[in-house]
Amino acid sequence: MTHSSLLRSDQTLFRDPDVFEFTYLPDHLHHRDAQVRELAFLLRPALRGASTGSAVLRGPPGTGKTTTVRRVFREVREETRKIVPVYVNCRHDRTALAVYRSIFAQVCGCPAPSAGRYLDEIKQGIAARLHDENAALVVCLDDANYLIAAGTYNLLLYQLLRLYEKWDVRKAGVFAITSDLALNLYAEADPSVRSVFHPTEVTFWPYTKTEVREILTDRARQGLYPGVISKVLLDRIAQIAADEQDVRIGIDLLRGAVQRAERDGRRRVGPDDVTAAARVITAPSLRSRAVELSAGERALLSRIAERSREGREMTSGAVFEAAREYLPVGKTSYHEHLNHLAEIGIVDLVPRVGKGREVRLRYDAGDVAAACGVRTKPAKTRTEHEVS
Ligand SMILES: Nc1ncnc2c1ncn2[C@@H]1O[C@H](COP(=O)(O)OP(=O)(O)OP(=O)(O)O)[C@@H](O)[C@H]1O
Repeated sequence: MTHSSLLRSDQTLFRDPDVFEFTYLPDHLHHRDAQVRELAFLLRPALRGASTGSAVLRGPPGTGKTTTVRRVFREVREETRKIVPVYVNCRHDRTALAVYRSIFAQVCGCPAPSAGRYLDEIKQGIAARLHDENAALVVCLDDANYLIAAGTYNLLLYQLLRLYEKWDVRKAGVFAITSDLALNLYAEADPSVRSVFHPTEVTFWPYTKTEVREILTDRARQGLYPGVISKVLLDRIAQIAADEQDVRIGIDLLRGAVQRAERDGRRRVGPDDVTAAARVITAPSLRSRAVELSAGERALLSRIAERSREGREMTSGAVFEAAREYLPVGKTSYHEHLNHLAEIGIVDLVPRVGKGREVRLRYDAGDVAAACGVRTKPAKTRTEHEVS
C-alpha cells in the first residue's frame, strides 16, 4: 500500500495503535533473558511437585519488571496447569480483602463471593481449587510498596506464604515488585514473615540507549506503517528515553510524535513533532526534579537556562563568571551545584578541547526556567558585538 492510498483510506499512521498501550505485552522481550531465567528457575521446582521460590524484583520505573513477570506468567499458563500464576496490582488492590478477591478471581475464573464470612471463605475457595488441581500458587504483588503504606504487607505475605499450613495445599511463592530503590522489601518483612520468605533479588537496570532503540524499533515496526518515522528520529527518541532512564517515555514519545504528524495530515514524523512531544512528556519529570533542588542549585539552573536562551557562551568558566554576578557562590560550591545538576540529568557537561567543559541543557531552556519557577523574557536577538 502506498502512503497516499494509506492516508486516503483510513487517515492514520498507526498500523496497530494497541502496540502503544500500557497493557500491551510485546511479542519479544529484549534484554531481560537473565531475569526471565531467574524467575523460571524459582518456578521450576513446582513442576516436580515441590514448592515455588519467592523473589523481590527491584528497578527504577520503566525497566520492564511488570512486563517480564507478565511474559513469564503467560508462558507458564500455556505450558502447565501445575502452577497457577496470579498478578495483583497493589496500586489498585491494597487491602487484604481486595488482594484475596483478585487472587480468587484469577485462580477460580469467577468473581469472589460477596457475602458470607468474607476473607476465610475467599481463602477457602482459593485453597479448594489449588487442592483439586494439585497446583502451586505464585502471586506477583506489583508495586508492593503500596501494601506497606496501607499496613497490609506483612499480613498478606505471612498469610500467603503459610496458606499451605491451614489448607493442605502446596507452598506458594511471592514475586514482590518495587520501583522504589530506597526500599528493601525483604527488610520490611517482620521476623515471623522472614522465617518463610527467602526471596531471590532480581535487579532491573535501566536500558542503555542501544537497548531502548531496539525496543522502540520493534514497536515502530509493529505499530506504525513503514516510513512513518526515520531512523534518525527514532535514535533521538531513544536518546531522550535513555537519558530519562525510562523506556516508557520513549514509547509515549513515539506515539505522541506520530499523533502530532497525523493530526497535521503529514505522512512522516518531523523533528518538530519529536521536540513538541518531548516537551509535553518530560515536563512532569523535569518539574519534580527542580522541586528537589536546593535554593542555590535552582538559582544556578535558572541562570543557565537564561544564558542558554540568549545564546551566550556556555563553557563552565563563562557560566561561573556570569553566575557570580548574581549569586553568592564560590568556585567549589558552584562545581558542586553543577555536578549535581548533571547527576540528576538536567544538564550535560561536555568536555571541550582547551575550554574545560561546556554546560548543555538537556531540555528546552524555557521549560527549565518554568520548572524553576522563573518566567523568561523572549530570547533577545544578539548584536554583532555579542556574537563575535
Ligand atoms: N525488554 C522490553 N522489551 C519490550 N518492551 C519493553 C521491555 N521492557 C519494557 N518494555 C515496555 O516498556 C513499558 C514499561 O515497562 P514495564 O511496565 O514492564 O516497566 P516497570 O519496570 O514495571 O515500570 P514501573 O516500575 O513504572 O511499573 C511497557 O510498555 C513495556 O511493554
